[in-house]
Amino acid sequence: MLIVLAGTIGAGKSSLAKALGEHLQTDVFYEAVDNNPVLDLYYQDPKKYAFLLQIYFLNKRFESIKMAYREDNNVLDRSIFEDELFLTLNYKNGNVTKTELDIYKELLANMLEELEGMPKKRPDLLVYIDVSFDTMLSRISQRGRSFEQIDGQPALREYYHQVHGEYPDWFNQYDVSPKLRIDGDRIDFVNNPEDLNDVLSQIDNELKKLDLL
Ligand SMILES: Nc1ncnc2c1ncn2[C@@H]1O[C@H](COP(=O)(O)OP(=O)(O)OP(=O)(O)O)[C@@H](O)[C@H]1O
Ligand SMILES: Nc1nc(=O)c2ncn([C@H]3C[C@H](O)[C@@H](CO)O3)c2[nH]1
Repeated sequence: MLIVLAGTIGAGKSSLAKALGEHLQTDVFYEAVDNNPVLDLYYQDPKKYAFLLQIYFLNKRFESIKMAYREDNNVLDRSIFEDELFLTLNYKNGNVTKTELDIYKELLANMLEELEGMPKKRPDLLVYIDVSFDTMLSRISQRGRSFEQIDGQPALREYYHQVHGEYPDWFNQYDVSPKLRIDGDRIDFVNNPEDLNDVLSQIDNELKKLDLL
């Protein structure tokens, strides 16, 4: 089966993807963050680097998807279906032009069309980790990537607020595959083994309902 994780920045996607991969004995495809040559530049100067970052992520995401969709069992850390959310926000904030927006959308549509020709066409399940804005901020701070920290940067805090605010509607309208919402505020699947078992059971139950386990 192919499971994709979704959720705002710092929601816990990578952490849950790792645990889920171990639980289901599958490979995990992580988001391209560690060797990303554009991400820190984007946080320093979103106007200059927004379009390049969107293209970078889209390309890396598509690369992972192509590999993951060829295998039977995989977990993907963040879905390609969230990329447009970031793009649209960048457009609203004046960081990408209308021409860039249109070119990107066309490219994304082309790529999604390619997926229709692959052995597996879409995820079997999307797992959305829902967290409050306060939790999002505290997780970003706890993880400590320097360029993501908001100290003395009200504009970055506002950007996070916007990203967080877009997710509920995004999740409601998502209809590409079955979907499951996890309460990432209440459930500490990182530090509490009982909570982790609780999340894994919720996902197992969903997979059983879908005849995938
Ligand atoms: N449910 C949870 N309970 C407690 N801590 C958590 C939980 N989920 C994640 N964390 C912690 O929050 C931080 C961010 O988690 P993680 O990197 O998994 O988020 P992410 O959704 O992959 O973020 P990004 O979108 O930036 O890639 C990490 O320090 C992680 O240990
Ligand atoms: N602008 C922008 N567009 C994307 O498509 C996108 N995907 C991820 N990210 C940022 C969020 C985290 O800082 C970090 C890890 O998720 O990368 C993105 N940022």
